[in-house]
Amino acid sequence: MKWFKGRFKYAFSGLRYAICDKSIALQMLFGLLVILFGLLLGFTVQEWFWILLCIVLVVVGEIINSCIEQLVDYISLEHTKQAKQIKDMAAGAVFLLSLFSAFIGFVILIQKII
Ligand SMILES: Nc1ncnc2c1ncn2[C@@H]1O[C@H](COP(=O)(O)OP(=O)(O)OP(=O)(O)O)[C@@H](O)[C@H]1O
Repeated sequence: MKWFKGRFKYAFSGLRYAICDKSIALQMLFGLLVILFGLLLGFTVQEWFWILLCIVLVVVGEIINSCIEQLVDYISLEHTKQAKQIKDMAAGAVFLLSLFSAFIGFVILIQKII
């Protein structure tokens, strides 16, 4: 039980660090706005599933991206081609998740408006 509580403590501590990162906080804020929008428009269970999946994917992607950036900087602040590739690839992954989420959001919104 102590071990179990410890895991949660570290996880919440990690989420507190994440909220302090402006890119992650922005994605979380955007996710909250989408949730508010969903409450106003009255999403179906299926629509909520897709919307919440997209929000979680983008926020988790942004957290992993931030961890990779910090890890690279922790190893060395020196500007290298390798460090650039690692950071750019991580940013590319978040971009793909954001594109996917924007597409899902667009499809759901269009359905609601028409
Ligand atoms: N050590 C480095 N060597 C080479 N290029 C780097 C290095 N650090 C950053 N860059 C380049 O600058 C870009 C931005 O890196 P940075 O770490 O500032 O992330 P960021 O996108 O500004 O993140 P955030 O806004 O979340 O802090 C990287 O994608 C990369 O192209």
